[in-house]
Amino acid sequence: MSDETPLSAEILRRAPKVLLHDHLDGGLRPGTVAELADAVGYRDLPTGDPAELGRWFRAAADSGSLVSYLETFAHTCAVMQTEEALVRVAAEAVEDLAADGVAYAELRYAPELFVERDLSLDAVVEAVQAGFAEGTQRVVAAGGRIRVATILCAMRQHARAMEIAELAVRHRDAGVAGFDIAGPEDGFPPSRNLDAFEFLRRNNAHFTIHAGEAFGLPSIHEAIQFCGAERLGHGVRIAEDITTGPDGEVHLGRLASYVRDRRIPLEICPTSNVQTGTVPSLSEHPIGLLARLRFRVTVNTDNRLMSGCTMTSEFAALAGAFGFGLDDLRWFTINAMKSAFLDFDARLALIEKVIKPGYAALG
Ligand SMILES: O=c1[nH]cnc2c1ncn2[C@H]1C[C@H](O)[C@@H](CO)O1
Ligand SMILES: [Zn+2]
Repeated sequence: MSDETPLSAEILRRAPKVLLHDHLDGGLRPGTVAELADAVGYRDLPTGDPAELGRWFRAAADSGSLVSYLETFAHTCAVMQTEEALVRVAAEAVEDLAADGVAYAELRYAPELFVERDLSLDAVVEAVQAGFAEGTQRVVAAGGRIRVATILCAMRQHARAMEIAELAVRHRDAGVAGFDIAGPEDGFPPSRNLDAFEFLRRNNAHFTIHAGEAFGLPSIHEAIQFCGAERLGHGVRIAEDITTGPDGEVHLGRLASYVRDRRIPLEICPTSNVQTGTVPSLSEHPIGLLARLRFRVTVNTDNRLMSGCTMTSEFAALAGAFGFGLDDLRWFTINAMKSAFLDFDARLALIEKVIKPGYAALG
């Protein structure tokens, strides 16, 4: 799978990248968490030192379970309860992604987590959109380029999916490109939210579903066949429907075949999967198998703060573990761009005018 170009960190950083699965509340700069905590009087951070805080998030998220991994978000959400905080966090996320060589990103968050003080759901969305616009302007002013879109999540353990789906549709012309459900997967099947998914489909709206991370094939099956998900958040446990015989012959079960035949994008987040215990180690991650079988694989960060990663570091780690070369990384990137919740013309333009020339310039 590898080609001839040696993959230095700088080449990987410069390579145009597309990020479909990145949580806004999982990507704050540690220094920003500390400063915002001071500003809003939040006293429960484990430490106020940014470097230590960054290490703490990473270590606490290395928990082996999704539920424990998710506990760390209490700290980031606690400091994101004001308009100013949301604008700042959103603008910095855009700057950080652009600096990482991300050409197009879909950032997601759950508005319902930011209404503990006095913000309404609509005010949360407006603040984050203002932050994305500000961040994009700063990137352009500094000579860079990036395009971002928003995905609104509903939390599986709450019962607000319909409300959030309506919110997503209400703000679709202001940059909200889609919807997702996130949070604990085991015990909260996606079919609990059928009304929301029906509403979205009736409104020609895009949605992905976190599925096949902390729960296996039934969750993926429901997400696709009951709910109509266009993409799978993680989806990595589709590998449980693939068997390899003693002679190396690979057999796909009906669900795995369906996912591959329909080119359903898998938003794979390698480091996050190791931290939540979804896979035992990076080298044992099914991404190698899934890429070899030509599933529609995309590479993502999930939570840059908790996972201590960037798109560049995920690409580097995968290149090291699986021998992926620039051709493979370009393939992941084009897969992601094809799968974006963006109109067809815009996807095509980014592939032809940014991604392909960007990779050609590296070789
Ligand atoms: O990998 C994940 N699986 C399920 N839920 C997640 C994951 N990463 C972050 N979340 C949750 C925690 C955030 O507060 C929420 C919205 O971004 O989504
Ligand atoms: Zn996620």
